[in-house]
Amino acid sequence: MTDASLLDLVLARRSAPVLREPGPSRAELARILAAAGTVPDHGTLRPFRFVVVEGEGRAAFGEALAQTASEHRPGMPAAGLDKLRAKAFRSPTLIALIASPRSAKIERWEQHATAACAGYAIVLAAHAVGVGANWKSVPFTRGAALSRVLGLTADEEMFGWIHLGRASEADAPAPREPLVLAEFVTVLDSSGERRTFEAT
Ligand SMILES: Cc1cc2nc3c(=O)[nH]c(=O)nc-3n(C[C@H](O)[C@H](O)[C@H](O)COP(=O)(O)O)c2cc1C
Repeated sequence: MTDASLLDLVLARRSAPVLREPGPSRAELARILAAAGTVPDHGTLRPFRFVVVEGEGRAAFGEALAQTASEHRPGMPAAGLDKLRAKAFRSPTLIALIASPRSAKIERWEQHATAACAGYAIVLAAHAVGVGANWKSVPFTRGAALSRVLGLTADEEMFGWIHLGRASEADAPAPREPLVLAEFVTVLDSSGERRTFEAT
């Protein structure tokens, strides 16, 4: 692969709003997950792990989302809980991303950043092998039921999950607006002032 085609893939990636059967094959899944092993990682701690959820496993995951939501917001209406259960069925396969800090010597935020990079690596690798992906989350990262199904330790948190499945061209969102660099990038000059970034 050339640099140009890699960058083209990165620049063209969009999340798939609709993901249908079939889910990725075992070989595709293995290739996609392997991408997580290449992310920037201070100390090479690999401070993440994944739980693949598919088939009827999705019911257990959806139920854990609903129970954990109830734990965080007691009295949540039944319709809201059903909506959470249904989230698990929005694709044939999903990968729960677990941030799993491994060392007290490396800052926790760095290990969390690596886990987040692993999520992006998975999303990007899926795109590269022609599998649609979409990273979703809930406003909590831990709880009793979630810990039970994902085996979370006291130190671990779920950083959402990545839906995987077949995306169709017809549902594809328009390309994202390119980043206006002048709005996001400045350059520190020798006098300690920050100046606008000029591309040319
Ligand atoms: C950690 C994380 C959690 C996310 N959770 C949600 C979510 O719960 N719901 C949602 O609509 N988008 C969520 N997103 C954003 C989508 O994955 C996606 O990036 C967004 O819809 C923009 O689409 P694009 O990736 O094609 O630009 C999340 C992204 C990240 C990184």
